[in-house]
Amino acid sequence: MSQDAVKQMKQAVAKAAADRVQSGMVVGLGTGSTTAFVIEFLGDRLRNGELSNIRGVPTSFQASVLAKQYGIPLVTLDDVTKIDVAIDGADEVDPAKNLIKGGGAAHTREKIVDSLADQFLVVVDSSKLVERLGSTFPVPVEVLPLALSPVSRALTALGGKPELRMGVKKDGPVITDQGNFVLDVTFAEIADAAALEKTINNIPGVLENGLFVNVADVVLVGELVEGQPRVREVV
Ligand SMILES: O=C[C@H](O)[C@H](O)[C@H](O)COP(=O)(O)O
Repeated sequence: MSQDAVKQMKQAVAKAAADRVQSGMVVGLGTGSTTAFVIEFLGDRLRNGELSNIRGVPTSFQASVLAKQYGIPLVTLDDVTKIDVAIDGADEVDPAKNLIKGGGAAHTREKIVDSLADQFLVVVDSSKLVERLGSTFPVPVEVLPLALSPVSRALTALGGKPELRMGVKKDGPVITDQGNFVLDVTFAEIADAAALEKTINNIPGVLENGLFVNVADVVLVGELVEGQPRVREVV
């Protein structure tokens, strides 16, 4: 599929999600290329007066920068007791709306914000839909640097193949917004994603992993039908 086709799907689903936000809402702002469009469309709606008084809770440095660029006032988790809706992307979505996230190394903060929201709305293009989690994307695991070796061994003992994520345009490993490393862990098969999510998080030195089981409420999918962008909801 061409880059332009994927962009059209991402923009269509991002617009549909941004259109669901109402004035006065506290909105969790996800990370990635799809949510970048969501933030842009929210900014458009604020600017043209369709929307007012929203506040954003960013899930990453990227989300903060974009929100400031598009005029969305930001708050922290210390400032609000309620997030009305969180809008975030995903790297894989299974038929039960379970996810793998963290392709942008933001899954730790994303899981905090997305889990707190009254509604967690996922925005993906159709290439992200899979029958089984782990079939196209490894499980990202954020790890404290000092625990890299023992955590790698523990993940290998679980049947995974951990690989330290390396930077692009940077020598050395990717460093998360929290100052940690990311291991991308490939599993031959993930039979029980809920159990694996908990087991990985139980390894000392692991901050969070990218399996999001039973967190998503709504999944919107952007797709191209006969060349035209369309959005549907996973039911
Ligand atoms: O860490 C990054 C996030 O989990 C993203 O939401 C995920 O990687 C999807 O990003 P994109 O919309 O760019 O495919």
